[in-house]
Amino acid sequence: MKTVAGIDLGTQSMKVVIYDYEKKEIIETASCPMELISESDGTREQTTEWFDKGLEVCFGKLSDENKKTIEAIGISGQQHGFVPLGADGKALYNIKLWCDTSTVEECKIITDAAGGEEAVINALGNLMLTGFTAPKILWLKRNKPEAFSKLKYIMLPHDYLNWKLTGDYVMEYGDASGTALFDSKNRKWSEKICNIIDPKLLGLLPKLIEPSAPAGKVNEEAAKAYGIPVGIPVSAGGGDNMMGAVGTGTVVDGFLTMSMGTSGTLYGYSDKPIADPANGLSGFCSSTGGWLPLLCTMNCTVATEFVRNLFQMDIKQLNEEASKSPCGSEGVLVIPFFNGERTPNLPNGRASITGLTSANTNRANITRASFESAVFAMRGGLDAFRKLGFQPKEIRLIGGGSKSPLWRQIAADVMNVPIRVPLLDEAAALGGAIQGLWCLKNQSGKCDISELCKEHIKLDESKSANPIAENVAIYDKAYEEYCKVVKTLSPLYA
Ligand SMILES: Nc1ncnc2c1ncn2[C@@H]1O[C@H](COP(=O)(O)OP(=O)(O)O)[C@@H](O)[C@H]1O
Ligand SMILES: O=P(O)(O)OC[C@H](O)CO
Repeated sequence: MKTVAGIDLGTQSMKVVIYDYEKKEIIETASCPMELISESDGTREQTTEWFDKGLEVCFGKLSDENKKTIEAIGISGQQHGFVPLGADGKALYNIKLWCDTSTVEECKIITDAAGGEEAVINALGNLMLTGFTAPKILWLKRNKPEAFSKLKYIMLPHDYLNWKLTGDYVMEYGDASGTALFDSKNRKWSEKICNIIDPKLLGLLPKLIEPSAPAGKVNEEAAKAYGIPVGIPVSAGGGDNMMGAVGTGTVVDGFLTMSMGTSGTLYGYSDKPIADPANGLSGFCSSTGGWLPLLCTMNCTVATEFVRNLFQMDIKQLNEEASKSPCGSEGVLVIPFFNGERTPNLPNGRASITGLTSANTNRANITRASFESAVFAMRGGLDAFRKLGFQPKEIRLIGGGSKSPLWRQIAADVMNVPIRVPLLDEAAALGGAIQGLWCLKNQSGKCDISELCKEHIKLDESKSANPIAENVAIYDKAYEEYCKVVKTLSPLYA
């Protein structure tokens, strides 16, 4: 048996898959839930201890027999989170996550010092958003000066796991492009932005490596702790969206990937740097050598989970309840900014339920509206992709939400594009495994990632959903209404 392993550190859990690359099957998976520190000022944090425990629990659950066969590992992780380590390798503070909105002031300070939003876009290809890493670093400097003075390593969540396995301090272009310290167009750190935060910052940043290169090799300590072979390569890895692109085959132009997890994301591959930050498309790099324009909302399954908890339903009941309501939820709309929002940029945003009348106010309509709104929130990205010249023939859907047949149909109808679901679950972890395989194969000759994806990514046709004209028309109107409400509410939260 010949295998590679992929790790995905999501917001809600860490997952590990062992992939038999000859049989093209995932032979074993393990997961460990992640806790979240959540405060009313927008703080969303986790700790390195929870990441350490995740590795121990996941590898502890996998069988020794399978672990022995692993030839390479690739790691995917939630983007943007700031892991601040001191010289002793210990965390100096909690990890502020991608969904932390407590850094509004720091974003303003950096943007003003850079010369305004246009100047920031010129330097980075992106706006300075609360979710990104740069304002989190300035936050540490302003709020925890002692910790900041000891700062030695600046890592993203997946870099931290790379480092746990190899002891090497490196970063690849995909995740680096989400730090807001990185000039995506020219693929290098932005001296201008780094120096605004602190003159010592550039000197602390890790070495950038190519995505086909290894981050390092599993060292003896990790091999012993997790029961995995010593010396096997750990590939560069990447942000979970970058690795989701690998795990769905979005490494060439022609289709988009949409992820419905805690966040909602929509992204496509490009071999040249393109972005449209004004319309929500960040200019990120892919973890395969190109670029990955990407829209991210902070409230996807956050919206359905809120409604599920409100009405005390399990996932099955949530889907059953939503199915009782017709397409368009009889005019009920959920504006899903429960955690504040990043697209549109409303870190202090709040959610609302609107369109209620005495005739349509019921559980089923509110439940279905939460499914619909999470997709409305991403539809603007599709229009922006089309303006950039993308002609997506299909959307490959991943994330926990893609398990729901109802949500898949809603996605097809709201986007008016066929929805296809990969055969193998856990696209980001699988993407890690495939990038690991790419790295392994590159050791004995040149290997093309798009060929590898073609060979390993298959679709589950039984989960396809095609747009239904009648529903598309209903959603076109509902989406117009959604945009009107968002536009009306936005000034309240600015
Ligand atoms: N059948 C389903 N219907 C609706 N939502 C689902 C279904 N299955 C899973 N989910 C949602 O998916 C979420 C997990 O998604 P996942 O992509 O694993 O999250 P993350 O990567 O952000 O940790 C769950 O919290 C749940 O809300
Ligand atoms: O936890 P997820 O899977 O929603 O991922 C968070 C993303 O990386 C945000 O860009």
